[in-house]
Amino acid sequence: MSENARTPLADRVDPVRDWSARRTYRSGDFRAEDLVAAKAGRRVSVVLPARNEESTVGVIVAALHSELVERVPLVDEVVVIDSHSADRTADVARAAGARVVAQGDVLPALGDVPGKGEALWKSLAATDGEFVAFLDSDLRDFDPAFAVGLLGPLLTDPGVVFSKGAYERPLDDGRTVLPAGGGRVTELVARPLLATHWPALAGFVQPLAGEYAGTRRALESIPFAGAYGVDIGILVDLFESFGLDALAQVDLGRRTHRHSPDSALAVMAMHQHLAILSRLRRHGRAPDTHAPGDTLTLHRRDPVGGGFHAETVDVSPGERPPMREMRAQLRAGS
Ligand SMILES: O=c1ccn([C@@H]2O[C@H](COP(=O)(O)OP(=O)(O)O)[C@@H](O)[C@H]2O)c(=O)[nH]1
Ligand SMILES: O=C(O)[C@@H](COP(=O)(O)O)O[C@H]1O[C@H](CO)[C@@H](O)[C@H](O)[C@H]1O
Repeated sequence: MSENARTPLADRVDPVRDWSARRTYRSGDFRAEDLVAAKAGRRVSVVLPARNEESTVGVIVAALHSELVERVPLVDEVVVIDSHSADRTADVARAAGARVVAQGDVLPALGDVPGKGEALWKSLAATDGEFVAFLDSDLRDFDPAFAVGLLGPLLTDPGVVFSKGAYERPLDDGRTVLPAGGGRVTELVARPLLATHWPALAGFVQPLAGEYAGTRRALESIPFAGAYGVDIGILVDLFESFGLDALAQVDLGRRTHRHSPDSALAVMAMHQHLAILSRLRRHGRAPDTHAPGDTLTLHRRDPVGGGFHAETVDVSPGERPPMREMRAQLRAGS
């Protein structure tokens, strides 16, 4: 029996608690002006993956551009990855000051896979910052302090390679905004999955937060899971590669965004399972004996026939290799 196991719970060394105390920051701990000095001439890219976000992307880009490009030159480029939008996302983002890149136009020889993971992976090829911050484009109450806070630990502590947003998550049910309840896939799927397989990451308040930042060197050294598995995949892979103390989280306060319907969350939940299974296998912790399911069948009452209507959707998010390896292959002409 380990020494820890013989020790009363309250007196045990708790690496998660210790990490949380040491590596949880607040966005108010950092000022953009101070970070410009800390940046010391290194470049910072802010990336917004956007699929059909015309109603919110412009406000976010305009706030970033006016506050962190023009007023205080902390951010060197604001890039919106237009992820096959069918609305005016690209025009709105461009008018607000972003450089807009169509996801399919990046590394076209490698094809294009729908999904957020592809948008983020290709953004590494479309940007040049030594530090890269990712922000969702559907945020309702965006504050440039989100970006300042996320960049803070990276620019002030060379031991940190990644920082993740932490916040309260209200749930807007279309009639009222409930003070909590957002993060449904986080609470019902991602947090239990991490508790089961990567308990060292239990200190992350929002393991699926779409707001995070990293060093390019770290981000280009890991694969990117496809679709909505990308966020949990990055967290697990950076932990496995760099260790817990190289990861940080930043309290950004409160975050509200557009909510997807439960049917979309079921697919998102399956992306979490597939990303985790892929990593368990890569680390020899799960048998590679069978191909995981790649479809999800959803059922709803058939109002006409009285029975149930089944709809089966494809859920094969795929995965992209580390961008560093891809660059090497492209240079070698292979
Ligand atoms: O194929 C996709 C799906 C999503 N997104 C973007 O990724 C972010 C998070 O996606 P979403 O809001 O759908 O997820 P949620 O926050 O509801 O879980 C948003 O900026 C989306 O526009 C994207 O770029 N491509
Ligand atoms: O955290 C979650 O459960 C989901 C859904 O949030 P809501 O239940 O709609 O508030 O949202 C996150 O997860 C996605 C998948 O990782 C990320 O891509 C989103 O950025 C993040 O908002």
